[in-house]
Amino acid sequence: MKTFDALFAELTEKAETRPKGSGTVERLDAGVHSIGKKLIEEAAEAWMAAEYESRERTAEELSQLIYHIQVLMIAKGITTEDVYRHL
Ligand SMILES: N=c1c2ncn([C@@H]3O[C@H](COP(=O)(O)OP(=O)(O)OP(=O)(O)O)[C@@H](O)[C@H]3O)c2ncn1[C@@H]1O[C@H](COP(=O)(O)O)[C@@H](O)[C@H]1O
Repeated sequence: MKTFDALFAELTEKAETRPKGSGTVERLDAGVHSIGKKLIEEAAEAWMAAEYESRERTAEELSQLIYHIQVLMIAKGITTEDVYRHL
């Protein structure tokens, strides 16, 4: 099972190697404004799933939110340590 740190390492590598067909590379190229909008969209979907759908659907939406949080972190050069320092 993939963890937060494993996904972050995978996305960081994608950002560096820029493989063809990577959705992450595409999202990074679209820029912070676009990534931010997607993050908000996923946050809203997670909220709506929590209100009206199952725990499983909510977990799925939360996983997508985590993905987009990580894309924003990479776009801004923010490491997990930078974030964890504030927890
Ligand atoms: N975990 C994720 C992940 N979660 C969410 N998403 C993206 O976020 C979208 C969220 O779903 P939506 O329901 O909003 O889909 P949508 O409305 O079609 O969204 P758009 O594609 O139009 O923005 C998905 O379609 C994916 O494009 C993800 N994209 C990639 N990953 C993982 O990231 C890694 C790198 O992926 P690539 O860069 O594509 O190789 C792989 O391990 C992937 O499994």
